[in-house]
Amino acid sequence: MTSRSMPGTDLAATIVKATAERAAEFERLTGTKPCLATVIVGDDPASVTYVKMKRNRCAKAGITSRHVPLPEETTTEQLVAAVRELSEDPSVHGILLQHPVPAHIDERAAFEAIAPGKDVDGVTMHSFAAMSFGEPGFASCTPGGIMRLLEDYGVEPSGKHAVVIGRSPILGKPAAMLLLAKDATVTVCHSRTRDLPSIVRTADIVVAAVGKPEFVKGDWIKPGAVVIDAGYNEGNVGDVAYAEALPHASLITPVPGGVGPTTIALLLEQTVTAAFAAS
Ligand SMILES: Nc1nc2c(c(=O)[nH]1)N[C@@H](CN(C=O)c1ccc(C(=O)N[C@@H](CCC(=O)O)C(=O)O)cc1)CN2
Repeated sequence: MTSRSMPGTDLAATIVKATAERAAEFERLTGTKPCLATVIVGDDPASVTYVKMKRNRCAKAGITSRHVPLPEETTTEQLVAAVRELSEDPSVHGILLQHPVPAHIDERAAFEAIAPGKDVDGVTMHSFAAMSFGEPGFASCTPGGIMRLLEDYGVEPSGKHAVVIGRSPILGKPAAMLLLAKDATVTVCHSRTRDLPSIVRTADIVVAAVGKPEFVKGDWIKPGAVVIDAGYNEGNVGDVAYAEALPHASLITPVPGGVGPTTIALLLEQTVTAAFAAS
């Protein structure tokens, strides 16, 4: 069996290039650039870095970003009001609220203040329902990027057993729904799952979205399985012990350079789609 690394960098570059062309076309037609509002609460260093990366990529693709940094002590009510204001502002086409927000804030309430047409990060219940029913809508960016990666590498989820490890609202759950919409048989595992290694050993497709460095061990991987590492732990370490898993997998995403770049590419793509839909 041949094992192959499955980088997302080329796919991301292709998506960003096409997105930049569509952004230029939008500007030609309307006289304005597509605009993404980036909201961050507090100064968590990883979040600050991710938002900077998103804003830099926006600038390179001809998308304006309007940055809304809010202090750590922001209340749920204040955050909801700020997001609502952006939802009602016709010059803003997409809204990104960086996760996580500080623990005292009701993150769900804040996400739900994003108008469905501006939910380019795919975090609202509306977007989740669309993903679940296979209807058009904005995908959660990491799961949406994972589906594009599978397609790009010719992996057909239909009839396969996909095991998603993690059930977070912006990663594990939507990834499970998108795989289900493609007719995979999906098992969602989490912290209370018993004998996780045995379940993972039955997977044709593994999506690791646990948030624990190198949590998934090489001998959990069925020979020939496709392994998607959606982890973004400190120091650019994924959720899968890559070197151990590589010989068992047919395809495996690296960290960095796997799922991360496609996450940001999708955010840009969906922002331009939202801008056209609003015009
Ligand atoms: N509102 C959201 N919050 C968060 C999301 C999200 O999709 N929406 N995802 C994660 C983190 N994240 C984006 O926010 C993210 C993490 C990592 C990368 C990435 O490209 N990483 C690079 C390596 C980093 C580097 O080069 O310094 C890689 O994997 O190659 C993109 C996005 C949490 N919050």
